Amino acid sequence: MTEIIDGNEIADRIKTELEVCVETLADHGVTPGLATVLMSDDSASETYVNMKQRACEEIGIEGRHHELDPETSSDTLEGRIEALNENPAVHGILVQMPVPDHVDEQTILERIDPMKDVDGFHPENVGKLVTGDPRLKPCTPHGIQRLLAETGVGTTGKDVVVVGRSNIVGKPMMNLLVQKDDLGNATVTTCHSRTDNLAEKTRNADIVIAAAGVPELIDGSMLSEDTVVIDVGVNRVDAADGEGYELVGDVEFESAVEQANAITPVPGGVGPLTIAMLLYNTVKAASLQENVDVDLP
Ligand SMILES: Nc1nc(=O)c2c([nH]1)NC[C@@H]1CN(c3ccc(C(=O)N[C@@H](CCC(=O)O)C(=O)O)cc3)C=[N+]21
Repeated sequence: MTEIIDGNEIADRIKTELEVCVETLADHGVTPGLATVLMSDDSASETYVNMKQRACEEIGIEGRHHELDPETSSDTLEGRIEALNENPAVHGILVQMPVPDHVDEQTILERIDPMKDVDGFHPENVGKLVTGDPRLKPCTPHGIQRLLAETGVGTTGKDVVVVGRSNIVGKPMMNLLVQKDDLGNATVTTCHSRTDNLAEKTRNADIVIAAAGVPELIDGSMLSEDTVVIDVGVNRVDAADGEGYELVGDVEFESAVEQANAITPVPGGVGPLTIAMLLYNTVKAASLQENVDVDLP
């Protein structure tokens, strides 16, 4: 029987443990604060930011949401980030991606104080991760590490195929998985749109992490019965009944679930872990900035 991995359950467990850290901070007069910045009318982006704010509330993190008109200049956005950098009540800053075309994403990421960079996208945090001294780990890849550990799959000695080479998932994922630690120690192959014989590579993997941003790219025929499949895709496609949309992953669930050893569903798999690790980073950032030791899960 293929195991369907319950991301919500693992995320809830981590959140419960983070609540204890928030209490420790409170004993020292500190309330962790997360600022989210949204510069988009996109309804998916709005949904995700709302989910992040709600999750903060659940565990006692103070969320502050900033909305900017999509026409706002890059200078104005950068000014807003500067103010958040200087605000001591704000320990974490997240600018929801994507930003509009007239704003350069990399410029924005580099404006965020690296100590407040709860996405882990600032070059300083990327560099620290690659050199084996991670500070704030990118949320989705970190969540996947936790998920693999919590389900007992583990990563040490495993052949992992990462499909996708983005800065937010694929590249940090491959770097985290080769680290010399219990959440790493894997042998990693990173595949992408120019990879020859993708199916051959995924079929030989112990773990496949699908993060290409292509709906249902990976199907059951590309997997072996021993493969653990982690689906990072959150693609909105038109609903079959013509009403609204439905969420599909980068994995074709129906065929993959017949074949694989274990699989994460969409929704209810990686997504909830991403949010839990955002809370984790916010608590960690507060602990570092306020010099209060907490027992992070
Ligand atoms: N600066 C920045 N940081 C991000 O972390 C970031 C971002 N920009 N831009 C967009 C992506 C997307 N993302 C998701 C997080 C959680 C779910 C999630 O929890 N999804 C639910 C379902 C949600 C639904 O029903 O639509 C689930 O999978 O169960 C999805 C998507 C974070 N992102």
